[in-house]
Amino acid sequence: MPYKKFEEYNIKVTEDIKDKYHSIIESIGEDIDREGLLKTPERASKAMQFLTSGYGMDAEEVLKSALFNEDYSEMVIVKDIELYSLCEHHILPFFGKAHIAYIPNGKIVGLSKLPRVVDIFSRRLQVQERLTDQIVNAINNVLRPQGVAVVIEASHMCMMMRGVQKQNSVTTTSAFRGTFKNNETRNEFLKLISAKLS
Ligand SMILES: Nc1nc2c(ncn2[C@@H]2O[C@H](COP(=O)(O)OP(=O)(O)OP(=O)(O)O)[C@@H](O)[C@H]2O)c(=O)[nH]1
Ligand SMILES: [Zn+2]
Repeated sequence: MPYKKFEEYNIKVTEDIKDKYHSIIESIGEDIDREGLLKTPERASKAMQFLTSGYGMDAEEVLKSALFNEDYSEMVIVKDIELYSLCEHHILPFFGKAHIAYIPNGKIVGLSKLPRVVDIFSRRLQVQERLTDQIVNAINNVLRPQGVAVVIEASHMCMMMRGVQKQNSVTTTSAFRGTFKNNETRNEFLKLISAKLS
């Protein structure tokens, strides 16, 4: 999803968020008329709309737009998909990697659509657990594969910059459907995502 130009944002929403950032900047004791801050409410409004642009998008429609009939029935893995989301408790970023695998059942999906699904659900106010489930469910609903798995590893700014201030903790969440509930398949997936190609 490319960046929108300012004119492409809904004018009323942009103005509304801009006014609120204006108030926030004043409330923290900054000088809103200082040169460096003059356009900040507008920039922040656009940034916030981009970071939450997933609400306006339908992940299942995106997956349906690139489905192909194919007999391949081995594991397909797209790993190390970078991910940036906002925690719904503090509206601070959490970021990391998503790893997705599925075993087709007559249909494969265009590979780029998997990272697109990650973006659609990431660009919302989220918790990592729900994000993981939403990705796995969308793929499961549309592809009806033999199995699908999603693992997300992420660092949460709300635990790094504030709060407990732990810089190195990584949260891992996972969701498995179908044949990935079987130990052997799940272990193969986990082994492949942790393997380094050299
Ligand atoms: N389960 C889950 N918790 C999250 C996620 N992102 C942030 N949190 C947590 O949400 C919790 C909110 O707890 P509160 O006690 O209401 O908030 P707080 O007082 O700011 O808590 P501290 O961060 O401990 O200072 C915190 O423990 C955060 O670490 C997430 O994706 N999943
Ligand atoms: Zn948080």
